[in-house]
Amino acid sequence: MDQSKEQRILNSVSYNAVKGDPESVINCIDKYCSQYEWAMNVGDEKGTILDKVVEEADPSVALELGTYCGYSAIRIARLLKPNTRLLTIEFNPEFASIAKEIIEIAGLSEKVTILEGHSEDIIPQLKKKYEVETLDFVFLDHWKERYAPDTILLEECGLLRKGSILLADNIIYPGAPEFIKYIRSNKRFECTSYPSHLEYMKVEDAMEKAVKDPGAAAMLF
Ligand SMILES: O=C(NCCO)c1cc(-c2ccc(F)cc2)cc(O)c1O
Ligand SMILES: [Mg+2]
Repeated sequence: MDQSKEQRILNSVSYNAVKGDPESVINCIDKYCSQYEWAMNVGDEKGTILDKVVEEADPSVALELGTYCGYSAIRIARLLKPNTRLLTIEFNPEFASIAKEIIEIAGLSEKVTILEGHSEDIIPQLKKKYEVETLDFVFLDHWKERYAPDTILLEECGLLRKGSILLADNIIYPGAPEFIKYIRSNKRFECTSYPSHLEYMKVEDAMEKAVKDPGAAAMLF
């Protein structure tokens, strides 16, 4: 049977990347997806915005919704300090399996836990089953119509604290209008838009950062 695009991305990483070097895995995927086959990785332009927000968050526990091939998990995990971790949720079993191998090649398997299933099923398990108290950083990059309900679910499960930082991909393309409506009208969140472009394309896109109760966090220090 023909290989999938995601399997071909893994082949390219496995053949071209330097084992244990996250930067070389990132560069290999960006090269492959800009030169051969477009794929829905966050990419290097939006990836630089992701990097900056992760550094600002300096998370002990980070959550990603939408692993895909593991590209953004590697971007996030390579910036995490010792004894900190990234949990990433992926519903597609093939994507989860490919991501596991690519994250292994990057040498980041110790820092990244891939949770296979639907976000609405896994989020309520994070506290008890995955020993999460609260999440310092959440990257939303899964089904765009799940951004708003899953943000509400994170709140309902008590997983967000004062100062928790959310970052959402694809605010313009494919777009997440319900999420934008919800988060920008919610007084508990301070929102910032980061204009950019769709990965590997000249099409406009943007990322949205939302900080929970920022003032309260600031007053604590
Ligand atoms: O659906 C997406 N992610 C969740 C997957 O489970 C997604 C899609 C696209 C995209 C697709 C088709 C097109 F024509 C343009 C963009 C881009 C992205 O960055 C994405 O994250
Ligand atoms: Mg995306």
